[in-house]
Amino acid sequence: MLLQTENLTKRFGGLVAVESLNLQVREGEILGLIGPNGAGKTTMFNLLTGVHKASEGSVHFGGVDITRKAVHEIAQMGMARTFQNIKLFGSLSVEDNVKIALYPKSKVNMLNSILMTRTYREEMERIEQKAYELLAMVGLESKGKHQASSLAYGEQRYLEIIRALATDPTLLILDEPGAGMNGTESEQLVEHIRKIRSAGHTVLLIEHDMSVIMEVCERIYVINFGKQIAEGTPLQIQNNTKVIEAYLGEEDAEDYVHAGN
Ligand SMILES: Nc1ncnc2c1ncn2[C@@H]1O[C@H](COP(=O)(O)OP(=O)(O)OP(=O)(O)O)[C@@H](O)[C@H]1O
Repeated sequence: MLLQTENLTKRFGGLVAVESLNLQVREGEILGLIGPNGAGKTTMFNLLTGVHKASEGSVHFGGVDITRKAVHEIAQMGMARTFQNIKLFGSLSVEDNVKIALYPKSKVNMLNSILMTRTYREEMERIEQKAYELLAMVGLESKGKHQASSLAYGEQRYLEIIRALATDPTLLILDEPGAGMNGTESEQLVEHIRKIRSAGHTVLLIEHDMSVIMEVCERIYVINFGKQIAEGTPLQIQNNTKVIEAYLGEEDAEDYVHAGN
């Protein structure tokens, strides 16, 4: 198991935002975490990535207990995330946005860069090549020299994903990657997520756009009021009455089921 939470709980004063959640992420899968507004999804992500500290329970990543680890320690262990709000360097080029994310893993040091040694030049070439390989995963390789802020909204979101991927994470956590995308952009998003998994990354995503979730996820957890109410394949989740109730409200759910859906 790549990631595992046990009885993970987060309280904010009297409010239990996440209650005894047991989430398991298998290596190589595309897993979705869904739930109505205020269900606790973002809190859960913040617990996994170390932004919030758990009130109770534990998180293990790659077999290591990360419950009390700091955000940067967890990131160094191979967990990367994107945010609901786009966080790019808008005035820099698309290519530079990716390169900046690649530098921390590079072998160049100050002396090499001042002396412009061969090691430095080779490393710069390697970084450039890697940046374009990553951009090609989301179809942005022809826009490397464009200013990041000039990209269409969906493309900016893809670029953000690529920046997270530049750290070569074992687990990539996507926080509403489809937010604000149009139909074509979300369809492409599904393709991009598949490519990312094929490149060897495990993907966990929170998403409001059900078409994206149902299309791309192999397994889905549904939470409501901080608790798990279902877990299963997209088909199982679509037919689960507890899930339908949570999203539609109980009376509407009965109508929905009676209507033969
Ligand atoms: N820092 C905080 N302090 C107090 N309460 C919080 C805090 N963060 C979240 N909450 C509360 O915890 C509950 C879960 O919120 P959370 O943002 O995790 O839900 P969500 O499923 O991500 O919702 P959405 O889909 O609307 O983003 C909500 O009732 C929210 O008001």
